[in-house]
Amino acid sequence: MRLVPRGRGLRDPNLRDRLYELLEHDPLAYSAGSRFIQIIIGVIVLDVVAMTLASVPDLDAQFGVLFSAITILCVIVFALEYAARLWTVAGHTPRGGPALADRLGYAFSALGIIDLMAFLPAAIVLATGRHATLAALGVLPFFKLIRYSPAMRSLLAAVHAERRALIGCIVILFGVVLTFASLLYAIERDVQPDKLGTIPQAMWWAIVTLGTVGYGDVVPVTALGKFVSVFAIVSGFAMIALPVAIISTAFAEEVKRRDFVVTWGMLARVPLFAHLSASEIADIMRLLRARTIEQGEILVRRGDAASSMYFITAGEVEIALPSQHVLLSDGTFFGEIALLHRTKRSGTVTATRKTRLLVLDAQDFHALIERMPTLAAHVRKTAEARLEEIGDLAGAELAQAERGSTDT
Ligand SMILES: Nc1ncnc2c1ncn2[C@@H]1O[C@@H]2COP(=O)(O)O[C@H]2[C@H]1O
Repeated sequence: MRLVPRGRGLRDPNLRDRLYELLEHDPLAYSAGSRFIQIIIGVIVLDVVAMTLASVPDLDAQFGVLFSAITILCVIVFALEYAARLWTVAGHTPRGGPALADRLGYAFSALGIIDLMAFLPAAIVLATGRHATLAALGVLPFFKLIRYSPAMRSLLAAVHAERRALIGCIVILFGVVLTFASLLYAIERDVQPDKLGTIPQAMWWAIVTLGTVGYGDVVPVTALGKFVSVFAIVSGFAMIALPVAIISTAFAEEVKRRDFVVTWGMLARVPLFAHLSASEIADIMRLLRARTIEQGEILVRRGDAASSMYFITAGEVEIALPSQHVLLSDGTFFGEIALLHRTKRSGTVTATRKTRLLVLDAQDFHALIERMPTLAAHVRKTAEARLEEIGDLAGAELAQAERGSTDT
């Protein structure tokens, strides 16, 4: 498998940039970058599974050598990946400072620390021979998935965005714990001196009760103590609901924002929209929805009724016309002819590889060309040129189809 695009090996002056693209670029499924991500995710899963199973004495006795071999392999892969990231990051940060600053910036970033922690502790443990400690480190490589999981990144971004509110929740929780702990301490310290004889002891009861866990290891025995506990339990619901509501709202917002950014990024790749103002782009964005089709998937069949047009933001499709086959790739659009002329589809469109599209429904298409004459003119001009290319025979078939559709 070729991971780095063809160049001149280590002497290739662009190797660093190419490698950076491979490591950092958000790739499509057919690209080398995506194969790299799949390999790294596979290595992470293998490492976490091996380290976790190594904690089971029976399995460790049987497969200990295999677990160690997997761990060594994973440490090597993660170390090489870390070194590659450290090397390639120079010149690729918005700061544009010296290479050392870029490298230090990565090394001290959250993702840089996670990348380092994924292999360094395991390497030290392997070197010092304290094999049993390895299992406890199994969770560290797992955090590398944050880089590849948009959901995990969104959750962290949500927690980060709401950190002040969440700190507020913790302060309130601490106050409530202290209040109930002091109350129960005051009520039951003489009755249960071994369990509630100090405020820290009572705080354990308060935390377990407010957390609605209720282990039952410390329970009030006096009527007043039980009365206070009822309030503690009810307050516990609010204590849990508050941060859950804050995080879930922020998470939903973050996902919405990410979708917006993704669609915006996709839109920017379509030259047709390049001249539009920000408000027009925002207007169009509301109408477009992202869709990914797999290699070989047929999106549109010749002769079918049309319900949408499509913009290719990444990938490639093949249009099978009666007289020829046409390939369309990033930045182009298709499916406009049937919408404009209210006919059946003039060709069959198949993805030649995994392709990202923006879909515009027929109703919105008509509304849009009414509102944006320049855009409409461009789409019409392209459609006319394509119709000319399709030729007389296909044109006649299309007209026939058009008549057929109006007859029905
Ligand atoms: N010659 C061509 N070159 C590029 N695209 C074409 C050509 N002919 C047709 N198409 C596209 O293929 C699409 C098939 O569905 P539609 O007829 O709706 O719209 C068509 C055009 O967008």
